[in-house]
Amino acid sequence: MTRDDLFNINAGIVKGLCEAIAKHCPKALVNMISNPVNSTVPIAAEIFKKAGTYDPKRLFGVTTLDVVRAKTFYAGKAMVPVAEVNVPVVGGHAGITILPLFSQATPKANLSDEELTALTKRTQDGGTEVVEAKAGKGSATLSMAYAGAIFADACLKGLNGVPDVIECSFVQSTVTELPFFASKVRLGKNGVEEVLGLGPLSDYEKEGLEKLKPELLSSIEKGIKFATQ
Ligand SMILES: NC(=O)c1ccc[n+]([C@@H]2O[C@H](COP(=O)([O-])OP(=O)(O)OC[C@H]3O[C@@H](n4cnc5c(N)ncnc54)[C@H](O)[C@@H]3O)[C@@H](O)[C@H]2O)c1
Ligand SMILES: O=C(O)C[C@H](O)C(=O)O
Repeated sequence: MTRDDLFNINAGIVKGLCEAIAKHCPKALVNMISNPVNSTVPIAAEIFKKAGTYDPKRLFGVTTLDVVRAKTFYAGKAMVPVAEVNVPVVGGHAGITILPLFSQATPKANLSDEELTALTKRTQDGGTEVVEAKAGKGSATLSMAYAGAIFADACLKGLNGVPDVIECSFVQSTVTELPFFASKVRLGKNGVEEVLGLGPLSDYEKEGLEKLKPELLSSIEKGIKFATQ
């Protein structure tokens, strides 16, 4: 089962939950974990628009697990402590739409193109690897809980006025021509304070970016169509 196979079940669940959020806690910061995130975030946006409560600063697709995976795999290859590693992951949360920017990874490591390609693929396939290993018994749970806690904590820090809280998230965006896109986001008292740009990309990452756009757009449009029909 892929994240897109989950659409038929989860689209309706997300719709119902978002209608309830709009009614009972319209000012909540919504951290959307349910898959396919590339579609469920646009669904949520449309449901909130219908209810007159949409605030793009308060709706987040949780892509932190992609960052956790990219950091972990990079640390292993670069032989550096994972706690010191930073890797932005942009795009979306499924297959090739997950684009780790290892050219911006810190600390710097001298990895070959082959190693970087393998790390990218491992990050993109990390969720599928777990889903297949669990053979119908669910998806990543502990690592998702960890990633969800990191992101929720970052949102709370932002709300509490802690400065310079930055995490990657799938949000309404003008970073590319796509209406939603994951990139680094500065979090603050209103949720999203600033959607940060991509920074300099390697040729391999530029190629990955162009490849992911049609797939990501089609998932976004699928979500919008479901919520507006
Ligand atoms: N964003 C990410 O990085 C990420 C990572 C892991 C899992 N996920 C997604 O998180 C979701 C949950 O995954 P899981 O492996 O924990 O699944 P799971 O099947 O173990 O758990 C789903 C839970 O949702 C409950 N549920 C079903 N219908 C509901 C409804 N209408 N209202 C409220 N609750 C309902 C079920 O009873 C069950 O407890 C999936 O969509 C999965 O793809 C996302
Ligand atoms: O891959 C999945 O379907 C589950 C989740 O999105 C994950 O990244 O582990």
